[in-house]
Amino acid sequence: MVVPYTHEPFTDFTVEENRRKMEDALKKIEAEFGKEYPLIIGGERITTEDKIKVVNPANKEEVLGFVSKSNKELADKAMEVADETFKTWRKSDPNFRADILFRAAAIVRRRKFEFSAHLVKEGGKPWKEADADTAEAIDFLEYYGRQMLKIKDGVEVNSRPIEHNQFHYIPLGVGLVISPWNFLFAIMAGTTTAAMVTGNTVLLKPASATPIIAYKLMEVLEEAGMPKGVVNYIPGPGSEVGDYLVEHPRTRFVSFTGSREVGTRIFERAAVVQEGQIWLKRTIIEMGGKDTIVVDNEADLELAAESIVQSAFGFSGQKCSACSRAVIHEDVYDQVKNRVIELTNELTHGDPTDNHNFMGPVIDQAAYDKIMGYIEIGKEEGKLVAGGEGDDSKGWFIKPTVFADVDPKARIMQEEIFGPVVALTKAKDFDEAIEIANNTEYGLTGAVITNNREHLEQARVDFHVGNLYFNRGCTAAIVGYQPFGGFNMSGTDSKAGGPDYLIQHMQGKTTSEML
Ligand SMILES: NC(=O)c1ccc[n+]([C@@H]2O[C@H](COP(=O)([O-])OP(=O)(O)OC[C@H]3O[C@@H](n4cnc5c(N)ncnc54)[C@H](O)[C@@H]3O)[C@@H](O)[C@H]2O)c1
Ligand SMILES: N[C@@H](CCC=O)C(=O)O
Repeated sequence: MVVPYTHEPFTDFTVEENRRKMEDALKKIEAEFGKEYPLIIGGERITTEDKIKVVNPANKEEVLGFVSKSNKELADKAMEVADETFKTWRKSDPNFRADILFRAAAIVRRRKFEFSAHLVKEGGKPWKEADADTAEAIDFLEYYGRQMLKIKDGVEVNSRPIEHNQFHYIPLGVGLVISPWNFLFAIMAGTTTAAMVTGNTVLLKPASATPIIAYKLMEVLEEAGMPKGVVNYIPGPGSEVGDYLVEHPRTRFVSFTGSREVGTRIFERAAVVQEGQIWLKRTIIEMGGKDTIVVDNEADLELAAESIVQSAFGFSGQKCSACSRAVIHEDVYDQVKNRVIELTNELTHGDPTDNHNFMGPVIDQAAYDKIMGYIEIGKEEGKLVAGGEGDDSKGWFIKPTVFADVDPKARIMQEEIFGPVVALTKAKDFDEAIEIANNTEYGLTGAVITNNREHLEQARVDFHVGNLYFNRGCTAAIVGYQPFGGFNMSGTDSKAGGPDYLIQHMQGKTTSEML
């Protein structure tokens, strides 16, 4: 029997021993910089001429590695291997599959500082955020292993004296897993292992900015006993490899996490039945957000300001859950606004290798340019009251930025910026605040700060987001505690880290035997 699931505790870096271990780990991983990483197809390491150069976003000169790039031919080879491996893997014992996840979790836990140090460098994550990403990766492994054990024997259905009925979940086939760079470890590991523990084989295409951590997960899964060909590592350009495999007739399902633009493209392309295709592809698609914190007039205003600032600027606002808009009751607007500005100006900002920095860089030049573009738009649409400057000379750094007095329909109030920018707006009462909170095409996370019980109950019903939080910020869902996923253009609401997640990678089979 496995012990009950509890989430992985976060590391307290005020403890001298932990701080030293992290510093040692950061030094240790420097020895790996510049290494080459091959593809892994059927366990075989394949090196290609064409490579992805992976750099530290806080220091563009620091090259972390060169990762082989797959192409259509290699994607085809990976598909053949995954298709063939599925014939045996689908019949493997679910206990065996879950054990691989438990062992993988133990391996990562033992090397936790090393993984977190890597995330500081590859993802530009401050220590606290890197530690949370590693902890969440461990959580996904532990949680999905246990969920598989729960569903392996199916669900009881009724039988009659003359018949014995059974209902089981069976795997789907080859799954294409496409992951984003922001939770480079947790989301990549969670989506990959959910697909494989349910008996599917996987083609893993990580984000091009952060493919090394995915190679490291492959090594961990291999060490944990995963047979060859179950997960195949094929980094490469989304536009080439991604499109090709989404449309491939042997792809049975696509598990995607990323932007609305790419997510909707995948949804459309996967829906087209290709020649030779004998199923309708399943899609699990989690996309962006335009997440709002609502502040009522009967509220703890310090909590409100802290929640806005932490949720807006943690990991430089590069979370789909990040607070990018705050709707504040007019009675307390000025007070909250002023405190948000003060707290924002106190934030430390710089290379995340230094644990004194609360905020690090944004991921790459394209992100930097896009966010700086939105800051220019914001200057037209609202009042710039904090930040607004960027520096891309060494790494891609943007100051935490606050715009006040923004119209709820303004672009910076509607479009996902995915950077350290938050817009504040005023509402005349709570009804109007909820109306504004719901007025985007997204529906991922939201929070309400109020001491008014009726307003909390009103928000519970009317605030239309997949993850709603009361009297706290709107980020940092924990696997198994706050299943995560959004409504509307935030995705298919698959609820990662929740009790229904694995079943989406399976199909129900009924057997009925006459007695
Ligand atoms: N809802 C969630 O759970 C969640 C979690 C994390 C991130 N996100 C969202 O992800 C976005 C940021 O991540 P990103 O910049 O990596 O997103 P992105 O859409 O640019 O890329 C995501 C993945 O898709 C691949 N890709 C790109 N074009 C493709 C194509 N044509 N076909 C197939 N794959 C393709 C990329 O290479 C990458 O691996 C934000 O919008 C954020 O809100 C959502
Ligand atoms: N699950 C994370 C967000 C993932 C998307 O970026 C959170 O709850 O903050």
